[in-house]
Amino acid sequence: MKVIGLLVNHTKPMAQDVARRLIEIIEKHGAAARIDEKTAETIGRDDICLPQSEFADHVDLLFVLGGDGTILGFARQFAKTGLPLLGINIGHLGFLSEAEPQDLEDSVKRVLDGNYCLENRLMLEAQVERGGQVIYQDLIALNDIGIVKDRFGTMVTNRLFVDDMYVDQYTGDGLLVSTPTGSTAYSLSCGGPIVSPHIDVMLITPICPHTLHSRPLVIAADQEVRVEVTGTHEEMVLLVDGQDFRTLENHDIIRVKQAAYKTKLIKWRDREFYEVLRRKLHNAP
Ligand SMILES: NC(=O)c1ccc[n+]([C@@H]2O[C@H](COP(=O)([O-])OP(=O)(O)OC[C@H]3O[C@@H](n4cnc5c(N)ncnc54)[C@H](O)[C@@H]3O)[C@@H](O)[C@H]2O)c1
Ligand SMILES: Nc1ncnc2c1ncn2[C@@H]1O[C@H](COP(=O)(O)OP(=O)(O)OP(=O)(O)O)[C@@H](O)[C@H]1O
Repeated sequence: MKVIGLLVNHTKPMAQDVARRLIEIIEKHGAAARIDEKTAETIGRDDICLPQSEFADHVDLLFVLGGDGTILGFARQFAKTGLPLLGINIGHLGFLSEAEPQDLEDSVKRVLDGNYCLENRLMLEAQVERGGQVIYQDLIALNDIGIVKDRFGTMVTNRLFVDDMYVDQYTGDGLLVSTPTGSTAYSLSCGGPIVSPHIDVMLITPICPHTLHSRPLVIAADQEVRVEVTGTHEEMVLLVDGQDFRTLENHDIIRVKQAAYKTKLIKWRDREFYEVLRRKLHNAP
């Protein structure tokens, strides 16, 4: 029997109702659901309650109830488990989600029939060195690692090396190292190219560079990015998917490479990325 773990963003007013309906449908089709303590208490289903830390050993796949931010958070939390993940959009844009709350019956049937494709999305792994010591490591991102100034109206200078070869120095709001998934997020706003999620590359995009010549770079996924950071105001941070952060100091060294694991996103049809682009980022049918 297939077991589906439900990952719920509790800040979404619709989340509990969608979870309740999903569980009914999953059980009607002869499969089982597992939910965290808070959801179990709210909807009165203690019998299927399981701590999220035990999902990896007891569920076959994950349904994520939220928007893009929720998917990013749970993708990082469950990165090492290799569990496939289906986004059910109860957020705003839902670029990374495949299902909508009005399609729950169809979505459950497809998943239980195995009628879907898996997209393996590259993730990044970053570490920070200070004075020759590694001070932060295992920082995993699905979208992007940002090395940015932390105060409106100041600048940061990033010296960029790829595989120990000096590339350039970027002064401005910062530098993003993005995955193909992240190419449609912050990097897009900074003039970066849209990268198909079906190729494994890393993207380096300057954020508001104060030069005439700085351009985004696409490098191979097996290369290592090294950034040396300085800021006259010394207020700089490393951002992980825009959600998690670490404070940086002058001369910190940030290394970014592809992570050892990937996020497996459930998609109904293979290679439908361009349709999602048109629909979600261009408002086109
Ligand atoms: N100026 C900008 O465009 C800007 C600034 C900061 C952060 N971001 C992005 O926001 C991401 C975090 O997302 P969040 O939802 O937690 O924050 P958030 O709620 O502030 O949302 C940012 C927006 O980006 C969208 N988004 C997130 N990931 C996406 C992706 N891979 N493709 C297309 N759209 C995407 C979200 O749906 C939302 O509309 C960061 O990884 C960063 O890339 C963008
Ligand atoms: N697992 C989680 N549990 C609780 N809150 C979360 C979780 N993941 C994200 N959040 C918070 O929920 C809020 C909104 O989440 P999310 O980004 O998924 O929705 P959205 O902004 O409505 O959708 P979208 O990003 O698709 O436009 C954010 O403040 C985010 O930090």
